[in-house]
Amino acid sequence: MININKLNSIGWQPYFQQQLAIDEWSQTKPVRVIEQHRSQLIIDDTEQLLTLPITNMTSQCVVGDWLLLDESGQVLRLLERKSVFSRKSIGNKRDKQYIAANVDVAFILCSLNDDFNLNRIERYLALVNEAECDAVIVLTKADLANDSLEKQALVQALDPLLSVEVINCFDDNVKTQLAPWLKAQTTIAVLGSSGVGKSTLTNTLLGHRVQNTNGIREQDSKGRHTTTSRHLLKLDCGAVIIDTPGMRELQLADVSEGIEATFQDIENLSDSCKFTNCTHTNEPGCAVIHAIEVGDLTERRFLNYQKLRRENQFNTASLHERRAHDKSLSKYYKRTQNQAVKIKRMD
Ligand SMILES: Nc1nc2c(ncn2[C@@H]2O[C@H](COP(=O)(O)OP(=O)(O)OP(=O)(O)O)[C@@H](O)[C@H]2O)c(=O)[nH]1
Ligand SMILES: [Zn+2]
Repeated sequence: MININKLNSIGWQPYFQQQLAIDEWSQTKPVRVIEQHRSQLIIDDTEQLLTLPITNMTSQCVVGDWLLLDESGQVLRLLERKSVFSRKSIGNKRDKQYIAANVDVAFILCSLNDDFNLNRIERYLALVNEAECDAVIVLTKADLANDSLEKQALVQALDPLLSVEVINCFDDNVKTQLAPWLKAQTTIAVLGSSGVGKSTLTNTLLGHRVQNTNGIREQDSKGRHTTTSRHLLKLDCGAVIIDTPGMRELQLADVSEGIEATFQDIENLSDSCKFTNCTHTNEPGCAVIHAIEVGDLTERRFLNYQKLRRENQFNTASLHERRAHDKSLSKYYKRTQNQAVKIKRMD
């Protein structure tokens, strides 16, 4: 029988529970993917951590996913996701790469030193808004900066409703500061470029406990973690946290709604332009150009909006092209297979 309290401790929610039929409640076991490696998944069944080989059924799984297992431990299905983060695969691959699933709150980390970058924050926001998760901008390394408040104000100016926190990742006070989001059954993802303090923050939230993945490391065939792994860790407050590895490159794809939500101010201004197809370059009566001229909108934000839109359009088109190509290829295979069967029958 499923122990609901134990399931809750790894982020179970009514959204997943309602996907189970009554008899499944007694005959199956929901498990959560807590790490992914090249050939296997590490899952938490609330009692212990287990490994599952990656098969066709689980090839699209990502950390945070819920799987339903039968009594013999076979995968029955992947439960419908509440949210998922994905990006375009690195390099020339026309593919989507999942980052994490079933996230409720995303901490978007950006450091207050030389790496401070509003464009990058907007890029991450597009991803998080597309998944319809709550976003918290967490500005790290406050102890190394003497202009934290100015930078916090710059981020807040992106959106007056945005939550923006300034922290030192080593400081124990972060637990109190971030407490409003660290609720039981909540899954938090920690996102941000390499070196911004994701692991340091995670460790502070964990209370400097050694991350409880050592047992698994020994089972890893190479005896070490691959850099592609992502971890899901339980906090004392009942929230679970996903520490993603630093992303050198976050190419957006399939996030048009996320971009619209992130740049709602520009979208609204566009509605007031004199021409409905205004390109906001030199048209008379352009509300966007006017807003930049009077200082209501920064040119930086407008240029980044255009850049992210172009990038998203390009990558989304190439994903669709690939999907269409795969579809027509599979149709071709099916057709030739059917013909082969027919020819066989005629023999
Ligand atoms: N002074 C100071 N140093 C910090 C803070 N947060 C992180 N660091 C340091 O910054 C470096 C990078 O921190 P990590 O926590 O490893 O960064 P990360 O985001 O996990 O990096 P990746 O694992 O590459 O994705 C380490 O040397 C940390 O000690 C902070 O708030 N203040
Ligand atoms: Zn315009």
